[in-house]
Amino acid sequence: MSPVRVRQHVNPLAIKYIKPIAPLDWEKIYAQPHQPLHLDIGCARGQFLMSMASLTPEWNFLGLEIREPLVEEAIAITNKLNLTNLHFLFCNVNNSLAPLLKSLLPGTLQRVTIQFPDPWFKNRHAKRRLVQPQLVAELATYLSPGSMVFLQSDIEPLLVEMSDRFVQHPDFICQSQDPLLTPNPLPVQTEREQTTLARGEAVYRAVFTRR
Ligand SMILES: C[S@@+](CC[C@H](N)C(=O)[O-])C[C@H]1O[C@@H](n2cnc3c(N)ncnc32)[C@H](O)[C@@H]1O
Repeated sequence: MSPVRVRQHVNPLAIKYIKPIAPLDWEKIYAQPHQPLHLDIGCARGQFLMSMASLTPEWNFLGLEIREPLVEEAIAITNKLNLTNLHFLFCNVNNSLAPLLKSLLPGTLQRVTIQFPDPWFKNRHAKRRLVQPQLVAELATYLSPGSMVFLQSDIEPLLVEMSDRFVQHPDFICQSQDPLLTPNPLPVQTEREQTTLARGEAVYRAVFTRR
């Protein structure tokens, strides 16, 4: 199957992305719905999650992505691979996260990754960025105590901005110091991480835990 071609970026503030997703029945989606859940926000083609789901069948994985053709493609591949601990949803995280998290089985959300999320590095596009204070507050409400949040970016000011929003929330403890020296705690690299590192460029990271 050749990869589906999609627009490079979409504007999350556009009217067509305003409608939040409807709640889902997790018992129908995952073979073991009570397993811990890892949420990957802005998952693109989902290859990171496909590898994670194969490596750790004792976790469930959910990828959220605003470019619908990528989600359709990722679901088709997941079905072919027979991965019953992995699912993808087309949504705009900035208006769908709260209803989605509310619908989860209580206590299951135990890890969140937000990796290279933003093409919006100009200041006039700051409102389009994914990690807004409201998103951090929604994650704080539904993450189980001790859960990990892992952030990565190839643009240092964007990593610092995302990280500061978690630092400013009283429910999160920062577990990392220098963004340039923080290793990736996970066993799989994302596509963007691989291409950035292959070009010899820096990756900036931060790790948080939920109190
Ligand atoms: C640069 S890609 C990185 C993909 C992947 N995480 C990686 O590291 O290879 C960022 C992804 O986040 C998605 N994204 C950006 N804003 C979003 C939003 N508000 N809701 C859902 N997905 C979003 C984009 O469509 C894009 O696929």
